[in-house]
Amino acid sequence: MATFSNAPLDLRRLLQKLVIMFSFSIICVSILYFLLGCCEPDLVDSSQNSPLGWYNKTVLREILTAPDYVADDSVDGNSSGKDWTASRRLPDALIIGVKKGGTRALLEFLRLHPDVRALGSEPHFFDRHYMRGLGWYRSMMPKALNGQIVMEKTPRYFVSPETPGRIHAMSRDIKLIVVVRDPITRAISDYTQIISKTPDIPSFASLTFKNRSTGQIDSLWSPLYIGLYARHLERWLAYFPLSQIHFVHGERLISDPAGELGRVQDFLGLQRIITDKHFYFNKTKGFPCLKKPEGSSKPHCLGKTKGRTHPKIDPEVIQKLREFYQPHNLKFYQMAGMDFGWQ
Ligand SMILES: Nc1ncnc2c1ncn2[C@@H]1O[C@H](COP(=O)(O)OS(=O)(=O)O)[C@@H](OP(=O)(O)O)[C@H]1O
Repeated sequence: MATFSNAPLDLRRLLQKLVIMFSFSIICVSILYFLLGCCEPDLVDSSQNSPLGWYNKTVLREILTAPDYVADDSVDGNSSGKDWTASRRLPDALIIGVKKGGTRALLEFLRLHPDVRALGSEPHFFDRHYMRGLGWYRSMMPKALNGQIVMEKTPRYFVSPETPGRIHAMSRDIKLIVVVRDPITRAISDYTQIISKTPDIPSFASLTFKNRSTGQIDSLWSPLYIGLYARHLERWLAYFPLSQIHFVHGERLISDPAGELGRVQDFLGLQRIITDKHFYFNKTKGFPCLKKPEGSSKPHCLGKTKGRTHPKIDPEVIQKLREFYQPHNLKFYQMAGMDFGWQ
């Protein structure tokens, strides 16, 4: 009968149609997926809607999932419920130094402010990873709403010669913050960190002098070189007016954190929200701590690597360093327009 003899032919046609429809729908879905830019709207900014957009996303995804470069989303909590309008932007302000000045404390305190969005880790973009490009740098930033200030801190920027020009090329209006501390205690703090990692290095005294008997200081030894603030500041003033640089008094950040934070908030154009009521002095640690850090209801002090006990340094060495730093400090006070009172 005709019906039976045509059956395999009908089945084949039906199968062919199904295969064509299935292939067509796969192609349509792929085109849609490609055109809509996949599913990661916050990984790449809208300026990358180019044919290279997908490639950039793929490369970025690889970078972002590399263990040491995961974007810090831990701070997204303080804008919860609003994140759908937030985006990753280049920073409006930077804490550029100095190493061991109290930069972590400042950043953690500033994060209490609802209008501050700060990256928790140090991206080292302008000194180490500049070749990765601004797209990479932006992707590191926490998401922020319009009106919020995006920040990061990398203390090495202050002493890295190529950094001021590179930052200026990104933004000539950026606000720069430097936490400065007596260069001698800063150097001892730096040395304390070095011996915690490499306990076998020579003593502070022997590294301080090129020649102990003549008393000649080795100003190129990194812990001492970083403290030549005037020399470093000169490079920044070649690109930025002094009004764009705010100096935080490192010693006062410990004795009066609310006072220093008040001035930083003014400088950033923020409402003074971080006040005395956010801090308490922890006697055991010997430093101010937060009553309620961001995203937590428990009091919190900085970790063990902040506020270490320093080794005892021979007073004679300290005296030599005082004499060495004095002219540099005076020059720095003049340039900064502020006397920091280091003797
Ligand atoms: N509230 C609070 N708690 C703990 N520590 C505080 C605080 N405020 C300032 N400091 C001082 O910060 C010093 C470390 O500076 P940085 O955070 O800039 O160090 S780093 O460059 O990021 O390694 C650190 O240096 P050391 O005392 O030598 O450890 C502290 O003196």
